[in-house]
Amino acid sequence: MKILNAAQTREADAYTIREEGISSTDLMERAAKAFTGWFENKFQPGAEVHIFCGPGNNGGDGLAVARLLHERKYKVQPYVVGDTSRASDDFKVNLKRLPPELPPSHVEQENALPELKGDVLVVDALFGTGLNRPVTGLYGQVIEKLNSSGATITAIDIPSGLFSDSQTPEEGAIIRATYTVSFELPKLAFLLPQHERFVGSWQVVPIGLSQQFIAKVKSNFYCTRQEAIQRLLKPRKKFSHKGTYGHALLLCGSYGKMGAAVLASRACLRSGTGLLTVQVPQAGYPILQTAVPEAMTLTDKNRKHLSELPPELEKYSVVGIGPGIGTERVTKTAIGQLLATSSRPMVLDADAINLIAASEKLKGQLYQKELIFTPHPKEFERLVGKVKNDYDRLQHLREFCMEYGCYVVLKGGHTAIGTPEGKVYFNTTGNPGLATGGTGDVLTGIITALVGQHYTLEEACRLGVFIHGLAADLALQTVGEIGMTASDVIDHLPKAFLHLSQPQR
Ligand SMILES: NC(=O)C1=CN([C@@H]2O[C@H](COP(=O)(O)OP(=O)(O)OC[C@H]3O[C@@H](n4cnc5c(N)ncnc54)[C@H](O)[C@@H]3O)[C@@H](O)[C@H]2O)[C@@H](O)CC1
Ligand SMILES: [K+]
Repeated sequence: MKILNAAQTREADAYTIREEGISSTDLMERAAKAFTGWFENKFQPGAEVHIFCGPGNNGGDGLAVARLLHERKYKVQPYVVGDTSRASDDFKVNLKRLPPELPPSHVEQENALPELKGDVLVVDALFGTGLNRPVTGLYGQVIEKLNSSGATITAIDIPSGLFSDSQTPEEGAIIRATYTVSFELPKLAFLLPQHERFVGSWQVVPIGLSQQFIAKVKSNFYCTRQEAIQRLLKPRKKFSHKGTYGHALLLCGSYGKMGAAVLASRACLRSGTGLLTVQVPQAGYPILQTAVPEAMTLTDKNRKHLSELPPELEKYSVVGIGPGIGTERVTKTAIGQLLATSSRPMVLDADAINLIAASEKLKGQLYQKELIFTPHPKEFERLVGKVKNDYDRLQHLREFCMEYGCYVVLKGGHTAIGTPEGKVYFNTTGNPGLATGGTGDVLTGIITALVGQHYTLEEACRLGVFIHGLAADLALQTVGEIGMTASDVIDHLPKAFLHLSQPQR
């Protein structure tokens, strides 16, 4: 699913209106109906709903929603905030359409606002994608008052005051919504962790915007949907054998962190690798052989740390390196040798990233290779330097991928996958249960297995991240978020693959 910026969203609205030969008021009515449909599923009729409308089309939506919810027996109170003498045409049309028994309250100063109780519902229709400056003055005061009321706030399209595709200036007030119901496509702002407290839980409702326009318009940002992932999944062939599905090599573990090697190995095997060889320091030999009998185990000459590469590196289809390896000098040397000698695609995680980040020499060896990095935000900052905010992080992500021609899987609530073309794919599966040690090792194992099975690097990243999150979502149903461990995620990988390979209703 493509993510459009505010200007492109306006163009999509205008294109749809032209193409379908409808009026903009008709499109607004569709949007209001879509929102109302969502609202009815969430909240019972009879509830007290206070709807705050600004001067633009977002306010117009709010007025249309007020009328529709009133028809559906909610106790509605619309408010028109500020000077609306220059309000948009569709706002004015919908103001006139309010039935006589539903007169709006005019809020021209802050003290004209009623005291709202915490148990009422608020609909925020002050500003949408037409916001062009930070919200201050009366609108800012209204936003602050709504935020401190304790009421459940549902934002129409986007929380008022939040810029949809760029950093919101600090001085601007922003609605803190419990729910945000957006039209057709998500906004970039929803996918960034810094906005969680404003956006709350977000959903998208379709309003029939032109798919032709959306397909044509250029964007660097995408949200991954299940249908797209299902199309990537390759079924197994009847006459295939273990050689068909790649021979993965994992270089993982150190003394005290052999669990990382076990987790990555088990995840790799549960993600369909044909063969798996794991190289661990000597101390890990009995652990690996016992915990993961399906894997072949090689041992390093060093007892505690990785210090050398296995012979015949080229016989492996992919190399995954990093989980639990530590940052010893000998390990750094081995990574340098790997980058210098292997022509195979590589998945680099954890301390492999930290070692590379700390060495200009290793960084210089990254060019002209097939590489996937899987950092969490702190590891990413070690690679690219301190970032100012989430937009800045995205910009660094794109620049790093374009510079080195690599993929970066930047882990988070909506994991962002950067590509060498400067595109970013946001993932849509997963839950906070994943915020526990070892789940990153699992992801490395999954992506390594997929690259070995001849998925392109981009496919392996997108499918890998999606399936990792999906396994966690399936685990959620039995173990919940708090009790979830990395092993639970591995245990649910088969179900997740099964789920993806079955046609969805
Ligand atoms: N264009 C269309 O056909 C549709 C638009 N829709 C709704 O329309 C919204 C976009 O509407 P608009 O483009 O009219 O924009 P908004 O409703 O977001 O508001 C724009 C108005 O607010 C003023 N404004 C902007 N920032 C301000 C600030 N910080 N303080 C005070 N005033 C400020 C602008 O000067 C303008 O008058 C969408 O978010 C969506 O809710 C939907 O009805 C779907 C169809
Ligand atoms: K809004």
